[in-house]
Amino acid sequence: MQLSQTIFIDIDKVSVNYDDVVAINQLSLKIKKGEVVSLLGENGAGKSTLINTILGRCQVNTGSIKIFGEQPGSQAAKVRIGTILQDANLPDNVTVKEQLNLFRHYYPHARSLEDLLNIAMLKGIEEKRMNKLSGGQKQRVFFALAICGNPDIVFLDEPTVGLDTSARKEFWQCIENIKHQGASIILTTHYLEEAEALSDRILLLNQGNLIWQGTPTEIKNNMTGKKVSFHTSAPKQTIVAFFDSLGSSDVHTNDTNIEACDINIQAGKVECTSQTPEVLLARLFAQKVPLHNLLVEPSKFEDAVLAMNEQMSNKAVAKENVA
Ligand SMILES: Nc1ncnc2c1ncn2[C@@H]1O[C@H](COP(=O)(O)OP(=O)(O)OP(=O)(O)O)[C@@H](O)[C@H]1O
Repeated sequence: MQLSQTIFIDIDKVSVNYDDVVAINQLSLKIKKGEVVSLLGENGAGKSTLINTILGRCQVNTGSIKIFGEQPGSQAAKVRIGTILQDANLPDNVTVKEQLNLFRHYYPHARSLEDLLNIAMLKGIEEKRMNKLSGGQKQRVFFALAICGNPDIVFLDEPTVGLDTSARKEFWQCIENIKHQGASIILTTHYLEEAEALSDRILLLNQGNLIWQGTPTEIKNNMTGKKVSFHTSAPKQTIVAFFDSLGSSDVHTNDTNIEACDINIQAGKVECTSQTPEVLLARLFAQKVPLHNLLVEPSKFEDAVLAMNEQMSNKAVAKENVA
């Protein structure tokens, strides 16, 4: 689907500090109408702070944010936003339909019940009481409540935590459904496959910095090379010597494992990324390195994200050492 050019969120050189912790550092970003954006990053990267700042719950120290051209937290912005209520307690003995109808009355332009049941995939369970729902069904009710007022942007903060695979996939379908209706979605998640499956754009945060943004495919393409893995009965010193002979000077050893940026040797399993896997394999065979369970695979989205995060963390450590 062609994305609209309308900018819903405009963030310009925003920094947010908690005392001496820089949670968001000079971050600039625009989010368009109808776009599904995932915020990825390790714990403490700044995802929640960024969302809270857009919602007007956190004050910026420098820079500016506009949401629909309005101030974050203003009534004009709030009425166009939907969020899943975290830890919301809904009454147990109320049916799904009753709960949705109750919320619909809060909004001047609420979605119809039929619409909510369809988008949130609740058809057939609308007469069930809340305490009879599975975890996945409950989360879809929360989603329906978040979109009840027909919001233009829906914020979903780790919405599928604790759901099993099939419940998670059903929730993904709900996100697709609302996307098709033209809403923007801002998702934080630690499930990389979720970000890959749903997002138009991924934003990678690291220590408050936006270190990368692009489509899931662009992230994968950013990481060239193939992933090679195999098991070996050779002693780890032999494997280290082998990679050293290839010119991989950054192989380190300790008692438990041997690791480098793109080489990992642990419990007889070797994993690395190679630009020229054919050459690597030819050398392994020529040196008669015993190996089994050999796999050569394209780099995965998950590997690419982890590698980018690792690169940034290594750079930060190098900078600290120089300072
Ligand atoms: N209320 C607070 N007071 C002080 N420091 C805070 C506060 N909230 C967050 N921080 C710090 O700001 C940084 C960013 O935290 P934030 O919660 O935004 O990260 P996150 O990416 O959402 O992490 P997680 O994935 O664990 O939720 C971290 O260093 C965190 O310790």
